[in-house]
Amino acid sequence: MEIFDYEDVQLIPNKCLIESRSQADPSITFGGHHFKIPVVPANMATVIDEQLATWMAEHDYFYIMHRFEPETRLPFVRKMAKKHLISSISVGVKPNEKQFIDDLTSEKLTPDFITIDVAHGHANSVIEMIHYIKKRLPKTFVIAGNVATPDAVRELEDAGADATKVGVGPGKVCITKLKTGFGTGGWQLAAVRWCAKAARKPIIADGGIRHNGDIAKSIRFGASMVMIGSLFAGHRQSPGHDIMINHRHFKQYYGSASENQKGGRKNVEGKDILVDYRGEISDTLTEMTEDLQSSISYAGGSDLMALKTVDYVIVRNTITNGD
Ligand SMILES: NC(=O)C1=CN([C@@H]2O[C@H](COP(=O)(O)OP(=O)(O)OC[C@H]3O[C@@H](n4cnc5c(N)ncnc54)[C@H](OP(=O)(O)O)[C@@H]3O)[C@@H](O)[C@H]2O)C=CC1
Ligand SMILES: Nc1nc2c(ncn2[C@@H]2O[C@H](COP(=O)(O)O)[C@@H](O)[C@H]2O)c(=O)[nH]1
Repeated sequence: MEIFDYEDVQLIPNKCLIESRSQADPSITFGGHHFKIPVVPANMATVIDEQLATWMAEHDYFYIMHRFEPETRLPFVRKMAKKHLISSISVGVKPNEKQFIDDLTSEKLTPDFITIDVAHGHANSVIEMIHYIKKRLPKTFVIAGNVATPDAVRELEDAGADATKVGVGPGKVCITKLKTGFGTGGWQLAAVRWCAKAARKPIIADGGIRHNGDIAKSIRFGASMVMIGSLFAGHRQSPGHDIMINHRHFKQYYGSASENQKGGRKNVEGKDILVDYRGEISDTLTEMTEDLQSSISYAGGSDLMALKTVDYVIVRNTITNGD
């Protein structure tokens, strides 16, 4: 297998077929729903909250709510159903999560998307959870992760997952590689390609995106959707604390397995950082849309499909986490 990461790859332009970048269509159908771009903010407490999730649903962007305020999930799904907005939530694999699925079922609430969100997704606990959800909520689109190998993708797909999420350790606030020696940190894009070749259902590339162009690269190497944390954590709407240092504005961004999120030091695999304040999230989403339209034009097409077959070169750079 060839090993490379986002910073090692450049896509090669084809002749342009459109007259303006505005003619390029970066939208995607995922899980039976249509979204403006193939991008989803990470389901982390400093990246998404209910207010932002609602805004994203209202504006046809995909979102996944995090699972770290478990008691708010049922009322959230209820509220979104009442507003006829897409509901997309996360669960873990501990026993109380099965009770939560039962609570949804007994209220006849069917979330559009449920993401099983654990660090090591290639596990029987995840397979059991997929079975549990699919039996009770067969219409819900189930995303399972996170994984790093084709074997894991196939096993979760066989268990009934509708999509799998690829990326163990490439994240900006991730210390899994340092603490355990494992993961896809430094070769995340190659891992996406490796997994996508084996996949029969959509793949979400998760972690390691540092520039908007990395979204196009993810699509080129087989992702249908791209999950991003650090590039979304710095907005006015981001739930992390605002912090001023020497008149410079930052937002707090911490890992879901950080001491801060866990409230303790057991099995910590994430850290707490500050990211630059970036203003309105709508401006960033617009910029991502325009950059993707430009990528499509360089690919010589008019929609995301054009990106999937473009040629590329590998320009060897250092193996880091994309930093
Ligand atoms: N994408 C990534 O690279 C990573 C993401 N994370 C994020 O951090 C959050 C917390 O994750 P996680 O710790 O899984 O969640 P939980 O603490 O909810 O753990 C889920 C369950 O899986 C078990 N578990 C977790 N890791 C392992 C492992 N390596 N081997 C065996 N069992 C395991 C836990 O038991 P026990 O705790 O007793 O082991 C627990 O029962 C999630 O949001 C996850 O996405 C964390 C690390 C890496
Ligand atoms: N190893 C860890 N990975 C984590 C943790 N919290 C979140 N994550 C993963 O990172 C991505 C976001 O990556 P980014 O490069 O875009 O910032 C997120 O979706 C998770 O998969 C953690 O504590 N440890």
